[in-house]
Amino acid sequence: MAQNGNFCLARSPHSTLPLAILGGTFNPVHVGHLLMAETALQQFALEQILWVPSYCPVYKSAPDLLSFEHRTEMLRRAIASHPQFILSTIEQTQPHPVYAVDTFLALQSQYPDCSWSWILGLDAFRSLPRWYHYQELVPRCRWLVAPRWPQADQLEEIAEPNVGERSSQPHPFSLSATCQQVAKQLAQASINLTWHLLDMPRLDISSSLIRRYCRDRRSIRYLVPEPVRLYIHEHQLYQN
Ligand SMILES: Nc1ncnc2c1ncn2[C@@H]1O[C@H](COP(=O)(O)OP(=O)(O)OP(=O)(O)O)[C@@H](O)[C@H]1O
Ligand SMILES: O=C(O)c1ccc[n+]([C@@H]2O[C@H](COP(=O)([O-])O)[C@@H](O)[C@H]2O)c1
Repeated sequence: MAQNGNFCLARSPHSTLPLAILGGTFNPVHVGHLLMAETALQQFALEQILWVPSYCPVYKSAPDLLSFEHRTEMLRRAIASHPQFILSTIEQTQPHPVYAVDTFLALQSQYPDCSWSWILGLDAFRSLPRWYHYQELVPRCRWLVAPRWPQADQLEEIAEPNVGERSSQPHPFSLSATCQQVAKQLAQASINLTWHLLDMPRLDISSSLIRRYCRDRRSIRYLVPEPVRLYIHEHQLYQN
């Protein structure tokens, strides 16, 4: 296990190209996603980030899941101005159901001679020991974890009295202790996990929140990139 908060880790001239995957449902993409990608890019001197929208997420049920086309189009517009952000629609062409390990192996053959990181939020990281064939995936990537407040129903599970980074809250918890628990769980299965915390503020923003604001006819300006807000408005998305 490794952890540090260094910025721009030096790259030797002989090292492989450092790429990262940021997978998600992106229903819709929001500024939390963009901040985690930008932080990872800078903190770990990544060459590019591949944004990989899930075609049909089997592990996530959202009654208001938009079509792949809508979610991908919003993502395309959100990252268009960033030269190091690349959209990959690879999951559209893979046999179903698509799991992260399949996506990773497909991308690895598409981009040979690269070193790989996977960017994800703390909630997704905590579920890593339950991912399909995680034994094959975990050791092949470096895991870059964006801090995120746990959902109310998860607080009891991970609360650590006396460790509080948010001590005024009823269930304080430590980000790094939570990550270490995941590493420990995987170590028990003899799986080596390399993880780092992203050095960014926690943004209490989620796609569910954006969808709720749209349903409630509240403004989503500054919560999503402007082209995404305009696209949602133009197509009257998430209204019901
Ligand atoms: N505000 C955030 N802070 C840190 N990580 C985030 C944040 N929002 C999303 N992520 C992470 O980005 C990845 C893709 O997330 P996803 O597209 O499912 O968005 P979401 O906001 O979690 O969606 P939903 O609210 O519908 O569950 C996941 O690893 C998730 O943990
Ligand atoms: O492969 C799995 O079993 C698996 C289970 C849960 C999540 N994932 C991956 O986690 C990423 C974020 O997923 P989500 O549900 O937060 O949108 C996405 O790239 C998924 O492929 C993968």
